[in-house]
Amino acid sequence: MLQVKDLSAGYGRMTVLRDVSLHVEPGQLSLLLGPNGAGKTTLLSTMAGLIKPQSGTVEAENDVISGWTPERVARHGVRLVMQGHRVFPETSVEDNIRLGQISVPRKQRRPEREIFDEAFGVFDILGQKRRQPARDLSGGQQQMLALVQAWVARPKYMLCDEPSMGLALSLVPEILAFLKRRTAEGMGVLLVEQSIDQPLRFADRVMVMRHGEIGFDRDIADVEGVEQITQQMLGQASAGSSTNDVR
Ligand SMILES: Nc1ncnc2c1ncn2[C@@H]1O[C@H](COP(=O)(O)OP(=O)(O)OP(=O)(O)O)[C@@H](O)[C@H]1O
Repeated sequence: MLQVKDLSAGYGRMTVLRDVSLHVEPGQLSLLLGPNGAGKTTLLSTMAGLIKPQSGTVEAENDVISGWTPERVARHGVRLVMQGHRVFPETSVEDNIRLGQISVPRKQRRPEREIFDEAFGVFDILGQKRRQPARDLSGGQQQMLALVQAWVARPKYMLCDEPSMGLALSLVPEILAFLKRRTAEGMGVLLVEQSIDQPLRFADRVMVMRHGEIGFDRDIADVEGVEQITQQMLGQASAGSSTNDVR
């Protein structure tokens, strides 16, 4: 299990996250929602080792990983997919996928053919453009590439920061379904999103962050509906607010 315990973190003297605790279970898609500036990206960055916590810990499979370098965190099986599909634009699609295994010790790397077959089997369009530089891909295709790049390293956990941002609405289910399939294989996914409707359909657990704090954390079975989450996002929470069916 990936666990965040009483985590406070920020930038310099500024504290953004205040005593955040949450967990991500293997085989589950945990959805973290929250308005702009709530601290979602700061949380993922801290979990991935890019920001040192002011206090509290992040643990993966009972190892305290907070304080580790981002490379060590990645080697330990926790991979961050940053906002804005951060692929290498001048590098070919194939080479971007190859680079996904860079954090994997040489002896444990899988054959290239296997990772290409896997990647192109999932996102056919990447196979069609395998020799083109990543900058030639559309935003949605670059997002697919960024996800595949992280996935080929076979992480235990993926932290995904708004993968649907800026994508055509029609592409969003494809991206979400990709993540959901990974959870069926046993991976734990922490998915940050700002929109509610589509991601909620894929979630096993839902958390809402506001002002650096998690104010709502429930199993999907205990979520009443979109309206309830919307109110949490807006800070207008009241018990028993909606009967919308999520599924
Ligand atoms: N590099 C930085 N230096 C200083 N302050 C920052 C930095 N990055 C973010 N912040 C501040 O930290 C707070 C939380 O930002 P963060 O990006 O974590 O929120 P978010 O929930 O991910 O929002 P968004 O969805 O807009 O990315 C905001 O007040 C933001 O201005």
